Amino acid sequence: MRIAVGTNNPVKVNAAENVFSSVFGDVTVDGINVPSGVPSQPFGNDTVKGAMNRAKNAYESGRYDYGVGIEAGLFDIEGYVIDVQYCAIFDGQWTTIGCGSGFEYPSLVLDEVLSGKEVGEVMSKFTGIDDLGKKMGAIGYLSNGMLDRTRLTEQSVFMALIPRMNKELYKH
Ligand SMILES: O=c1[nH]c(=O)c2ncn([C@@H]3O[C@H](COP(=O)(O)OP(=O)(O)OP(=O)(O)O)[C@@H](O)[C@H]3O)c2[nH]1
Repeated sequence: MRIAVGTNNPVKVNAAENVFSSVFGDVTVDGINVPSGVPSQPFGNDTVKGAMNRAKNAYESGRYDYGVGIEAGLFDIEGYVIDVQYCAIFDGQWTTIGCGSGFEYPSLVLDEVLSGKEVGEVMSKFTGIDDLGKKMGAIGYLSNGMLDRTRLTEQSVFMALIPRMNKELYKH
């Protein structure tokens, strides 16, 4: 089974590889940089659109069974701003989606992000760790390593596979 993940971020590629291989067995996974069609720091529904665009663009980039798109974005819920990672999986006809757990950024980080900066950029400045989003992630830093971004991303990929593990129960 051949899978294209629409990103160059090794955290997302590894997360997709871990989940697809544990569900389907032998898989070949390529990370391919494709356009998301949404701003680099998406808010709300743009996050889901970005994941879906990446999944379709990744699928169309070669001879793949599945295209996977993963996008992290911020959601305003009852005055709380929550970071959630969405995953979309496209097989040429059917798109399934899922998301991981959500968490809050520190107020200082959030203020800069709401004024137009990207989470990765602000968190790298705040922690002194370059490319944090490609390593343990903000969540790894904030959870003292108890949950890293690979595990967080795996949750979203796994949730997007749930309908595919129960195909007969879903309209597609
Ligand atoms: O949900 C998250 N959990 C984390 O632990 C985390 N650590 C950093 N970030 C940042 O969130 C922004 C959007 O992420 P994102 O998925 O749109 O882009 P990305 O730059 O990480 O990858 P890509 O665009 O190369 O695929 C980027 O500024 C990331 O750096 C995280 N997001």
